[in-house]
Amino acid sequence: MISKWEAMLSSEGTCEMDVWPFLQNLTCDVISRTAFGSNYEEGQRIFQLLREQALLAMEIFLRANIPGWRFLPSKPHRRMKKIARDIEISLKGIINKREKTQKAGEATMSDLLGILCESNQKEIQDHGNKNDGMSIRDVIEECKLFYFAGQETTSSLLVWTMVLLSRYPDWQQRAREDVLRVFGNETPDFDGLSHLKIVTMILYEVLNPPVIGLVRTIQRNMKLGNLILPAGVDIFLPTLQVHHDHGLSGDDADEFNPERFSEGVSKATKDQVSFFPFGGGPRICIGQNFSMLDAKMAVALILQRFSFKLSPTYAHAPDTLVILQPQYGAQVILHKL
Ligand code: HEM
Repeated sequence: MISKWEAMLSSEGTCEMDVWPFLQNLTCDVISRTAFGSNYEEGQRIFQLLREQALLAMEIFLRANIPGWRFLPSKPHRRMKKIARDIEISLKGIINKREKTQKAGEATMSDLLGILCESNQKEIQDHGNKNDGMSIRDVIEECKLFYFAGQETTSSLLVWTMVLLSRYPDWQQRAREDVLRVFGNETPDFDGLSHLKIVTMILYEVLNPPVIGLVRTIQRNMKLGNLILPAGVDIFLPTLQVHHDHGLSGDDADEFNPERFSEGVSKATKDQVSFFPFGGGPRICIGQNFSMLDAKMAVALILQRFSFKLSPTYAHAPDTLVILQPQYGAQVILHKL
C-alpha cells in the first residue's frame, strides 16, 4: 500500500486520494495471509466473493418486502448462487492443495479447514451419512465470520484514525514522534509495537467504536436492575451511546481526547465497564490483540513516510449500519516527508 501511495505522488511529493479502499485492501491482505498462508491469493479471492455476497444479501434484504420477489430467479439471486458455488470450489481447492503447498511449520486456517473436512469425512464413514457438503458449508460460515469480524472492523479503525489525525494535526505530530522515537526510519517490528504509547492511546480513542452495538437474545426470564427481561427478547447494547455517555465517560466524552487513555483503560473508565469496543464476557473478540498489532503496524508505516490532512472534498458521513464506515470515502491529501 505504501509503495502504491508513493508511486501516486506528484513531482512536488503530494497526492490527493480516497484512502478508504486502500485500507480495506490492506486489512483484507493481512487477514488472507494470516488465515491462508501460502494459499493466500486463493484465500483473498474467497474474501472478495464473501464481500460481494454480503452486498448482494443487503440488496436482497432491502427488497424482501416485495411479495414473492425472493422466489424469482432475479439477477442478485442467481449471482448469489454462483458466488456460493465459487466459494465452495475455491475452498475445496485450498484444502486439497494444502499438503503440497504448505510451508514447513505453517499452521493456518487451511489446516483448520482440512481438519474440519477430514473429521467430517470420518463421521460420514462411521455413521454412513452421505451429506458430505455439510462441513464445507460450516467452514464457509466460519470464513464469513472471520472475514467480517477481522477485516471490516480493522479497516474501520484505520480509516477513522487517519480522518481524526488529519483533523487534529497536533496529535498526528505526537504520534509520528512516538513512531520515530521507537523505530526511527527502520521497518517497524513486532517487539517495538508494544512500546508505542501515544499511538496506542490514539487507537483506543478511535475505538469509540467500529462496532456500534451488540445484540443478545435473552435465554431465560431475568431481572436487570429495575427491568424484567422475558426469555426470547432481543436486546441491543448500544456501545456507541455508552462510550459517548457524559455521565459515564465525562463531559469531554464527545471530544477527541486520547489523553484520557494516558494511564490505561481502567483509569480512563474509572473501573466501570463503560468501554467495550471488543465486546466482553465469553464472546469477547478473539482478534483484539491481532487487530491492535495490525493497526499499529499500518499507522507506524504511514506516519514514518507521510503527513496528511483532509481534502476539501471529504464529506463527513459515518454510516452506522453495523460497522462505522465513511459513506463517501476518506479523501485526504498526502505529503511525502
Ligand atoms: C478493530 C478491530 C475489531 C473490533 C472493534 C472487533 C470487535 C468485536 C466485537 C465487539 C465482538 C463481539 C461481538 C458480540 O459480542 O456480539 C467481536 C467478536 C469477534 N471478533 Fe472481533 N473485532 C475486531 C477485530 C477482529 C479481528 C482482527 C478478528 C480475527 C482475526 C476478529 C474476530 C472475531 C471473532 C471470531 C469474534 C466472535 C467471537 C465469539 O463469538 O466467540 N475480530 N469482535
